[in-house]
Amino acid sequence: MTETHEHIPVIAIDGPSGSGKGTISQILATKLGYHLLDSGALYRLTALSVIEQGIDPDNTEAVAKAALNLDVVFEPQLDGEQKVLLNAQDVGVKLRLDETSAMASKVAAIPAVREALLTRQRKFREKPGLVADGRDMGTVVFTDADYKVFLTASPEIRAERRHKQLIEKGVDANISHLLKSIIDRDERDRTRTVAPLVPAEGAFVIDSSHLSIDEVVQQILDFIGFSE
Ligand SMILES: Nc1ncnc2c1ncn2[C@@H]1O[C@H](COP(=O)(O)OP(=O)(O)O)[C@@H](O)[C@H]1O
Ligand SMILES: Nc1ccn([C@H]2C[C@H](O)[C@@H](COP(=O)(O)OP(=O)(O)O)O2)c(=O)n1
Repeated sequence: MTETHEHIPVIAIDGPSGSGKGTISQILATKLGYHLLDSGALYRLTALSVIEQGIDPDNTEAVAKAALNLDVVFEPQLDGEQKVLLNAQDVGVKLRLDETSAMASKVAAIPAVREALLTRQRKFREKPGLVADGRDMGTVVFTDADYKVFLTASPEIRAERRHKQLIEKGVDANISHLLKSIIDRDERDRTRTVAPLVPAEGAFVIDSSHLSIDEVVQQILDFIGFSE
């Protein structure tokens, strides 16, 4: 008997921090009725486990083990947001702390960590389809993605957006500090030897510096040939 493998479509959205990947991916997933993979959250969760368990981040074996053993549940909410539970605890706020972001970028450079998270990420590919948000969705995790988008914006605009986002959440933030941390993190993400942040071959590159969220969403819907 021959097994038939039904094709499950994937839209890969990659790009640097603050380019709008999370926001745009969430809107697309809701519009298309697709599942959503926030792969950055998996790196952040690994970072949080490392911090909370007091693991030495230079001990790559121990960090990879923490990545492999993550006890995590993503609970989609009615507004399209996702609740993230680590060891049954809501860690939504902790995941976005500066300390977690910096550690996430460090653990993401460890090849064994990326390997450990690969299977977990691919499991998100379920019917009727998946919008996958990250840095290497189109280049490594879903090389056969149906559509690949690379979203970018200038570092200054990304720092401004992050600043506004944090202030709105009531979190104190300094724009020049944010800009520096965005530039440092970009550099680390781009120059690492495994899965560096680069557009996938054939990716649709969008510079959202001077585009609204709606304009970006529309460009992607046009690209994938979806009309409402
Ligand atoms: N095209 C855009 N124009 C204006 N603000 C945007 C745009 N895209 C995203 N934003 C805002 O920028 C902030 C960062 O976006 P986010 O989706 O978290 O980026 P990423 O996931 O790439 O780090 C959010 O507050 C979001 O609402
Ligand atoms: N597929 C991915 C997703 C994120 N990462 C890394 C890159 C970032 O430094 C951290 C956190 O990613 P996340 O997308 O949550 O960060 P931003 O919202 O873009 O600031 O993880 C990665 O290496 N590969």
